[in-house]
Amino acid sequence: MNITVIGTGYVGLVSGTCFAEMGNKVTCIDVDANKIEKLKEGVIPIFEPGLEAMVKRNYENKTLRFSTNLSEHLDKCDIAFIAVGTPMGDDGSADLKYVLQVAKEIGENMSHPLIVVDKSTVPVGTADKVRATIKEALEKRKVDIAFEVVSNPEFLKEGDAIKDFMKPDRVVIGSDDAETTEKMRNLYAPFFRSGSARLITMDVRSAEMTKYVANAMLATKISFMNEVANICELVGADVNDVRIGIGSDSRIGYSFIYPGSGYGGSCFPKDVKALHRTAAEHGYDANLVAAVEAVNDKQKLVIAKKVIKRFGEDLTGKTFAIWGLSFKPDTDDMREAPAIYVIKELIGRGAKIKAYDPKAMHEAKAFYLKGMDGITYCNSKYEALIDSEAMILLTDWKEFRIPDFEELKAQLKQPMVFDGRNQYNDKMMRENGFEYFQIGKKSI
Ligand SMILES: NC(=O)C1=CN([C@@H]2O[C@H](COP(=O)(O)OP(=O)(O)OC[C@H]3O[C@@H](n4cnc5c(N)ncnc54)[C@H](O)[C@@H]3O)[C@@H](O)[C@H]2O)C=CC1
Ligand SMILES: O=C(O)[C@H]1O[C@H](OP(=O)(O)OP(=O)(O)OC[C@H]2O[C@@H](n3ccc(=O)[nH]c3=O)[C@H](O)[C@@H]2O)[C@H](O)[C@@H](O)[C@@H]1O
Repeated sequence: MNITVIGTGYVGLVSGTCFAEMGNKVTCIDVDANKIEKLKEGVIPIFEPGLEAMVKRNYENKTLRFSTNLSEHLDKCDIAFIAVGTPMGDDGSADLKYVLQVAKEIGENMSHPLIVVDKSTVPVGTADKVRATIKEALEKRKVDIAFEVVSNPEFLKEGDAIKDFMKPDRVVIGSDDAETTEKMRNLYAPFFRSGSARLITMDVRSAEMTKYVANAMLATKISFMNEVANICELVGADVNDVRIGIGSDSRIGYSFIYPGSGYGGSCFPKDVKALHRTAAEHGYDANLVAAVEAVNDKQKLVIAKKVIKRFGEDLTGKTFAIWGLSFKPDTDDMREAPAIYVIKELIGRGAKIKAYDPKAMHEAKAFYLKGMDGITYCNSKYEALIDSEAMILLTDWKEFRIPDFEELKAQLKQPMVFDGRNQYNDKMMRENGFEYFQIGKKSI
């Protein structure tokens, strides 16, 4: 099939590349000319394991192309995917300006019948708006061209994006037209050959809702466990044992119940807010959804509070080593990363920070902690420890899992670790002579 993907970010680039990998002819479009030029030179704007090689292979095979010119490529395609951002608006709702701009451009440029697929995460009712926008543009041109609007939300995770796309747990297709559903089924059929995944079809509104509910459910599991962790600490229980104790019940399961420094990223925070906002627009106060967000906001600072409790309110003259800046491992994405909040809190109290992250330091310098005084970026995790009071772990990168404890002791002013992702355990830290603070268990 000939496919155009509009928006070449995490989702657009990964989806486009994976569709190309299955033999489709794909053009990825973006308004960011610099990004498109770099992609043509083989420079991938994001860090995503496995993506670079796949992009290169398909670009060389000419199954994958990059362009800023939508009109030129719309002419040749059967399916156009919208994969632009839907950032959080001022009132917490999803801002649809990029999606509707693309819809307008599609209406202004399409020349033959088209399936328009919304892959961006959008609130219920957006497909209707996309349909109306395309129709309006066609009417202005005084042409009548048939088109269908499909909702096909994306469930990939950053860091696992290729695996998630190539071997999905499920693909959700929301369409009100049987023939269109069939075409979408054919497009995804190669991803289902192992038989483990499911292609689920439903109406458009239910598909739009499914995406928000999936993210809100996962965020709820995390906030629930973080709340449990804070209670465990007060009552003298160990949340790590409690996690295993409840996860073994197959009705609960082990995934997404790891306590830590709260969830970040580009999606959970904005999607939880947007679901709350959608409910409010329909006169419903979604208390549980609001609580998920409130618990997460507090959780991001739990580890900073432990540092303050140990060292006092005024941290002037103290330096702390931060291991991990990205919102989770295997990505350079720092959107809503707990590290931003912890670092600002500590620096606000006079501390200095020595930070190390395997991939996200350029993001921190360029955007999220840009121009902030008091941070030194280090070339290695051990360099960050030099003259620091303690190490604070905020992202569970694999390279942090089994550190050289002798090196930690040699470089830190005292053997002390604040573990914001519960990567270590009391026994391990006691044996190595560390003062150890974690989430959801009294410190040793
Ligand atoms: N990042 C993720 O892991 C996931 C994101 N999503 C959803 O997918 C959507 C896209 O997210 P990301 O890929 O992370 O966004 P992103 O911000 O990485 O990429 C969006 C791209 O769209 C481009 N763009 C904006 N307006 C355009 C236009 N008129 N024409 C062409 N290109 C345009 C931007 O220049 C940018 O490159 C969002 O709704 C997000 O919630 C869904 C699942 C996973
Ligand atoms: O809509 C999206 O954009 C995506 O959002 C999440 O993916 P992502 O944000 O990439 O990352 P996750 O692996 O879900 O982690 C999100 C956050 O939760 C935290 N987390 C995760 C799991 C856990 O048990 N505990 C926990 O604190 C992580 O550290 C991270 O900060 C979903 O997992 C994807 O299915 C979805 O497509």
